Amino acid sequence: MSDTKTITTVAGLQMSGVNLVHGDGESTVVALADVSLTVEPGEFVAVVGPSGSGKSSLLAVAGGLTRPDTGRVWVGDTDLAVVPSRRLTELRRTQIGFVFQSGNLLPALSAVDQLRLPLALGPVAEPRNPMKLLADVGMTHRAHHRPNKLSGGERQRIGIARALMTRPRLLLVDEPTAALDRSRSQEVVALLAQETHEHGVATVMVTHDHDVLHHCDKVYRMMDGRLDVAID
Ligand SMILES: Nc1ncnc2c1ncn2[C@@H]1O[C@H](COP(=O)(O)OP(=O)(O)OP(=O)(O)O)[C@@H](O)[C@H]1O
Repeated sequence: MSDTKTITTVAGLQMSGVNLVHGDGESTVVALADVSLTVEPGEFVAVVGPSGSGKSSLLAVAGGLTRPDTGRVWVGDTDLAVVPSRRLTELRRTQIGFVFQSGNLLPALSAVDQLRLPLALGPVAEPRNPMKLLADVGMTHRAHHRPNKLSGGERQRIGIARALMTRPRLLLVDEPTAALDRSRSQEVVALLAQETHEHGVATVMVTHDHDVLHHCDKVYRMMDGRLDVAID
């Protein structure tokens, strides 16, 4: 018997031959067509493409919110196609972070309490420290402010920090700069790049904003459900 160990590296996200069709009968739409994508830990990937090309569908499948019709999706070493639904819920809570267009913060909670929220929903192995993470995203001075006292860029920083509290393996980011001006957009995407690289997260960001793509390690383009490398 050989004593050579097989070393396998586990990607943050691996999608292979994924197909997804919406609707049925005559009104079907191909949202994802044979999509394969690997995002390594610490890699920041952008997906651009016209409206309706399948970008949101890609995030929904990667995040275990929508099951593909065919193809495989792994988050770390977990195969989303076979994982029981209870474990999938757990995986989404602890290993996948979601960042939405405008932060999606709860109006009644202060900034620091928004960060504590993921820890209140169930056990987390090695959570980040909320006050330290607030400092990392440059928001210590707003710790006790509610969302209505924060700017759009500040809300987005809190949304990013909240998504990182559980040290997710995969971060899925949907149009993070949609509500921001040019310079706030640069700051927010630079923050995503920094967190991705420093904490070894695999990050997928859907965006229409071509001015922020220089922060990304790889850019993919979606067109009619197909995914191609646009810029390496
Ligand atoms: N639940 C659904 N039922 C039927 N068709 C859908 C559904 N969700 C999306 N689609 C269709 O699937 C295709 C891909 O949609 P998707 O939302 O993934 O595109 P997108 O690139 O994210 O668009 P946008 O940039 O406008 O958000 C579109 O043609 C859309 O109309």
